[in-house]
Amino acid sequence: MRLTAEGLAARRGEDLLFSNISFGLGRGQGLILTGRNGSGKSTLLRVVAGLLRAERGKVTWHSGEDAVRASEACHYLGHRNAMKAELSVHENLAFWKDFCGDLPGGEGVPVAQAAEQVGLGGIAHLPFGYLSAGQQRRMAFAKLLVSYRPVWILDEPTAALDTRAEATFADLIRQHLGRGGILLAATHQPLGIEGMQELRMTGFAGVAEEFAA
Ligand SMILES: Nc1ncnc2c1ncn2[C@@H]1O[C@H](COP(=O)(O)OP(=O)(O)OP(=O)(O)O)[C@@H](O)[C@H]1O
Repeated sequence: MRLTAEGLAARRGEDLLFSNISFGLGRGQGLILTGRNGSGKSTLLRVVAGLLRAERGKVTWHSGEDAVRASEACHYLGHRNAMKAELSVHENLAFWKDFCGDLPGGEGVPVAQAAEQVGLGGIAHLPFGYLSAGQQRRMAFAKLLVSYRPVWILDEPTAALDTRAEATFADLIRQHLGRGGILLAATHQPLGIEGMQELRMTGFAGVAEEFAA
């Protein structure tokens, strides 16, 4: 899998948040977005994931010579966990496993195993809404494990986590990269993963477009 971003620019409201952002990521590579609140990290992740339209530039995904759609190539974990509060953890993960399926080249793990891997195997029968904020984040991470996608796009993945869970996430990300996966993540806290590239977002928020261009 190869992810390429060329000359990306994005606008929120009247403001051009960033322009001319280009990068390429191949097997086993990761890029960490850093920068102050409002600098455009989440916006860039959403543009790359195909959830927001770019003002300029393009994102392409290739598996070998074949072009692949973003929805087939990546998992996107945003600030929200994308789980139904009234369904059990197991039901939520089973839904995502069924809905996403696997992209050729890999296979998701069974739901029970994913719950174990994020350290919460014993409570998968509980409604998701009963879990603490950190437990909910762990379970949202398990969604990445139940279906295979070569690219993980993660927005503040370790928010609300204790240090043990941070270490668990770092291990799972390392395993993903070790299997040839790709990581694009925004974070304020270091993820503790070696060898990542960093893109520091400066952001033009609040500056009129003519000044930003
Ligand atoms: N729908 C919208 N309309 C107008 N402005 C928006 C909209 N959504 C976000 N913004 C603005 O875009 C800017 C960038 O937001 P974004 O969420 O990308 O920043 P961020 O770097 O991820 O911030 P944080 O570190 O706080 O998560 C902010 O100034 C925000 O107020």
